[in-house]
Amino acid sequence: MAEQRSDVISWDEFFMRVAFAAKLRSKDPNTQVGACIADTDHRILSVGYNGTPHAITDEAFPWGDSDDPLNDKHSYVIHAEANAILNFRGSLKDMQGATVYVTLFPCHECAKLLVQAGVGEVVYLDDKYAGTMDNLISKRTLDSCGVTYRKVQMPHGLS
Ligand SMILES: O=c1ccn([C@H]2C[C@H](O)[C@@H](COP(=O)(O)O)O2)c(=O)[nH]1
Ligand SMILES: [Zn+2]
Repeated sequence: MAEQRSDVISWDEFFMRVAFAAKLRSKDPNTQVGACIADTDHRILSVGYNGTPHAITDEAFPWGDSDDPLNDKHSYVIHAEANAILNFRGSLKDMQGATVYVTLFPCHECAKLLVQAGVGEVVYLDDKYAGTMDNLISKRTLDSCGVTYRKVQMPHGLS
């Protein structure tokens, strides 16, 4: 009888790899973010990454930081989590209690969107803005709304 495989990746690893693949599509030179939303039956509901509104071309887009909001990328980028919610083609009731896998801890604006979309859990890879005001607001929002969050374990790595 064939031996059973012992190195099968977990659901957490699988969905985080999907989120990681999504972030590879991002044109942001500084921070690429991917998000994958999976339901409680381990089905992928949607995927997104941080990018421009569809009619704005990469060439026309200011991909840098600037004190001038007109020339600052943050004024224009749609966040990975927002794109994942917008890309979802099903009914929002199917997203109740879903888990979002994100390569970067969600900002406070995304935290609000995820709560309102019904997501019940956030699993993140990196929390590089931990301790910033935005990050504290995000965590307070999630805590207040009963959305749990945890850092993913990737025993097989990401390659
Ligand atoms: O919740 C989040 C927070 C940020 N992003 C995106 C938005 C930007 O494209 C980058 C952040 O750029 P920095 O140069 O690190 O400020 O990440 C997101 O998709 N989701
Ligand atoms: Zn965000």
